[in-house]
Amino acid sequence: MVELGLISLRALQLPRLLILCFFVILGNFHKAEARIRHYIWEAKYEFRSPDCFKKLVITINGKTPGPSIQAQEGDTIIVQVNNSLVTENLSIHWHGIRQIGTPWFDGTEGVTQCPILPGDTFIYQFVVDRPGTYLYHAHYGMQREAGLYGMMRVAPRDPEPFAYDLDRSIILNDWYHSSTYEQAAGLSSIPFRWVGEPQSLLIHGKGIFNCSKSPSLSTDVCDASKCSPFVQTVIPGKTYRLRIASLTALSALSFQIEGHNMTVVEADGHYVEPFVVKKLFIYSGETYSVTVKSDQDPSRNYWITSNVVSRNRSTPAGLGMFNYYPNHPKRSPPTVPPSPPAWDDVEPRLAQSFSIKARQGYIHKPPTTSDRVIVLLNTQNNISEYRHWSVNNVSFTLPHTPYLIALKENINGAFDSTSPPDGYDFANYDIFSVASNANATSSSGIYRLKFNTTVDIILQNANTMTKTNSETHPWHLHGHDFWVLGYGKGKFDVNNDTKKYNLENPIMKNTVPVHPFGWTALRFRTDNPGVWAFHCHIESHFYMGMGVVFEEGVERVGKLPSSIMGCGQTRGFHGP
Ligand SMILES: O=C1O[C@H]([C@@H](O)CO)C(O)=C1O
Repeated sequence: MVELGLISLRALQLPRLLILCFFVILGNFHKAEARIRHYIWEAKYEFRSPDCFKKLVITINGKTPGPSIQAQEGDTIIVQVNNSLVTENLSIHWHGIRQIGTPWFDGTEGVTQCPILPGDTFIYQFVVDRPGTYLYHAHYGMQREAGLYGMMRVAPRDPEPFAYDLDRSIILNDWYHSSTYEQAAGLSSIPFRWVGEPQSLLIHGKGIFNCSKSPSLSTDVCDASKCSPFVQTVIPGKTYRLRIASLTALSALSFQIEGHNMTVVEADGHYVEPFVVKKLFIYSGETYSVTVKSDQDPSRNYWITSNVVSRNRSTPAGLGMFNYYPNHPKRSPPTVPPSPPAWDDVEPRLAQSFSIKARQGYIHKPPTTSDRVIVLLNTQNNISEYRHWSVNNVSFTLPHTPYLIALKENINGAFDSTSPPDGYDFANYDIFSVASNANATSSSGIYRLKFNTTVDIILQNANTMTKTNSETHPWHLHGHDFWVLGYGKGKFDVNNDTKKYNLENPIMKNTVPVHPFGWTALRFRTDNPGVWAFHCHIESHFYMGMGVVFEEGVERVGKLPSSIMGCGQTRGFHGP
């Protein structure tokens, strides 16, 4: 057809301009169709100084944060990953993408695929079926912390329900100067060596570590001229959509732009009934869109800050510049950076959690009842003198043969066959005290969920092994969005707390915090055949066992690609 059209146009000898117009129209017509977006990425270690301190980081095509993926709802994303890490395995998780029909490309090493070996190439291919703000990051060991992460923006086919002039992305992170290897080895040592608080906070890959405070470091290692704060330049009078995401290793954060309100409009790819904040609390694995008007005094710049909350912070604030054009981007604001919220005040954080509701006109109603309730008690434990985190007293360990392959191909003995329990000893366990017996067991057992049913998860927080201490844990579910039915303080009460569930307009998310000494209730449908991780997004906590795995409808999963195989009992396995 196109060729015929071309011939006839030529035959008519229409001017070139007309032919060009024809192709522009044709091009626009094609834009409405789903597209295939192809990326070729090389992951490798390079020396970088994101906060002035030089260390080895993992870059993608020379960048950390890596390149942004920008697509439209319904597009197919193909990413060819070349692992040039030389001595290290790799896998990349597409955080928030449900992988409907492609559970093998979720990128979770040990769950959905074997690792990508050094020198190997792996091709991920999946559909971005929903608009919104998503992330990608390494999902092998504690590799995410080395800097392999980036953003995915998926534009909708329909107009957005809010207006803005410009769209910008900001990924927040915390940053350690020790390597992921040192950290991982410390966590699995006797005596236990905790990773400690991060050395700095990064705003979209930029932070400032004060080299003069560590005079023993040579200028080759720490050089104040090698880093600069993040700058967001804005044109006065415009409305900006800022996509703010957190991929911290440990820290819960409070984010603010001095003198500016932020209207929250999206969370984890779902439209939110708009609400205004001065400080946005954000936990690792969450994404938000806020709209901000550049309507303040345009003759100066303003501070952008991120601060640690929920831990007794020793990490200095992350500082950036909200730069009103045409002021110089490096001109410091005439003010001191705004003060952070009290680190140990849970109330404003709980209040924000309660404020998030699905936007009118975009409400997906949850089923009113569930078929199964699983309560997950979050505890810190000892197992043979090693420090762990557990749920229901079981600390999770990854098997060598990925679950998806083991289950789909009926490979026996690949993981522990006993499922972890659906609850804990409600009557006797005191969540407000250090456990009298902090011993736990470790297991690679998983939850087998009946396909096409409704499951409730109650995350129950508790005291850690330190007196009067309970931490915030952001839990992330792969392959699904869940409804957030409620949050509460203290011990979840099955008889009364369920009555307070929001069944009218709950937000759907893929990552949610359980607040200190509190509980969070979630509901989801087991409608995505596959094997899916659900875990604390704090890198060291998942490494120490704070996670579970759900299987649903694995018999409905299509033929597995051989590219995900090659490890454990899948070695040399080419399928039936
Ligand atoms: O796993 C952890 O260990 C430390 C602390 O409990 C012991 O040093 C901490 O804050 C964690 O989150």
